[in-house]
Amino acid sequence: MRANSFFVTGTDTDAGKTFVSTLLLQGFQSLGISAVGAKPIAAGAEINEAGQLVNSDALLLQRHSGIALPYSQLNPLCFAKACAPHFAAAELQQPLSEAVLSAQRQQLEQSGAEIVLIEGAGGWLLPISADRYLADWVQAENLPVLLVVGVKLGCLNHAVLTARELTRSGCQVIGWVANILQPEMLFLAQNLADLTARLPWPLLATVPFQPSVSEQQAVARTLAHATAQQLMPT
Ligand SMILES: Nc1ncnc2c1ncn2[C@@H]1O[C@H](COP(=O)(O)OP(=O)(O)OP(=O)(O)O)[C@@H](O)[C@H]1O
Ligand SMILES: C[C@H](N)[C@H](N)CCCCCC(=O)O
Ligand SMILES: [Mg+2]
Repeated sequence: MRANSFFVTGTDTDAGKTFVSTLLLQGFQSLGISAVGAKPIAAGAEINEAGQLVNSDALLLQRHSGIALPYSQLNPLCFAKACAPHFAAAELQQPLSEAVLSAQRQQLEQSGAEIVLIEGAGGWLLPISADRYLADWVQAENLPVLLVVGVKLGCLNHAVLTARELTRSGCQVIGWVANILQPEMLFLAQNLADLTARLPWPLLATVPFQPSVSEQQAVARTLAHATAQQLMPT
């Protein structure tokens, strides 16, 4: 069996891609769907007890995956410095190779999982070289995309810019998630309505700020159900 993969992008770094991805993985598990989460390119990492460079996003995705896989399969390109990853890669003369990304995807799709969640880094137009973006690889791979909007002041501009570029890419967009980062934001309900009117894809779920356990469980199931329906239509 070959898994269905999809790519999680966000309106910016810290939009909540990992937060939403771990909810999605929990939701898949509660629906009885085996899923793995991967972070192909990670910048910002520490040496663990085994002497291995590890990134906290990749570790969270590993912990919430339904299939246990070695760290290097989930995060082949890992850099210590918390920066735009192509700078860290250039400093070490280790290119962010699209061939490595494609090989990782293939391997994960043959891991026995039904769904492979691939988290990006930063926003949609993350540079991976002088003239390529991670978005170009996603487009070349024909990966469906899920957009996480970090709902805070400034998100309208970030979301619409991202949407325009996603549309231009021709990528299939599964939908978007409203991830509330500033619950005290003025006109929060109006911002959500405005995003809903401007984004041409379905709102799959709204993730509250610091959701309670029961809120997490509910949103995880809703999100996972909607995503699985798009990826594995019956
Ligand atoms: N709904 C939320 N409620 C409370 N905290 C949140 C929420 N969403 C995200 N956060 C927190 O905000 C921070 C940034 O979120 P997260 O790490 O998921 O962003 P990201 O988009 O994955 O960033 P990166 O580009 O580094 O991968 C984290 O500390 C996370 O726990
Ligand atoms: C280090 C950080 N947490 C992310 N993983 C990488 C963010 C890269 C942003 C690049 C940019 O768009 O300027
Ligand atoms: Mg992340």
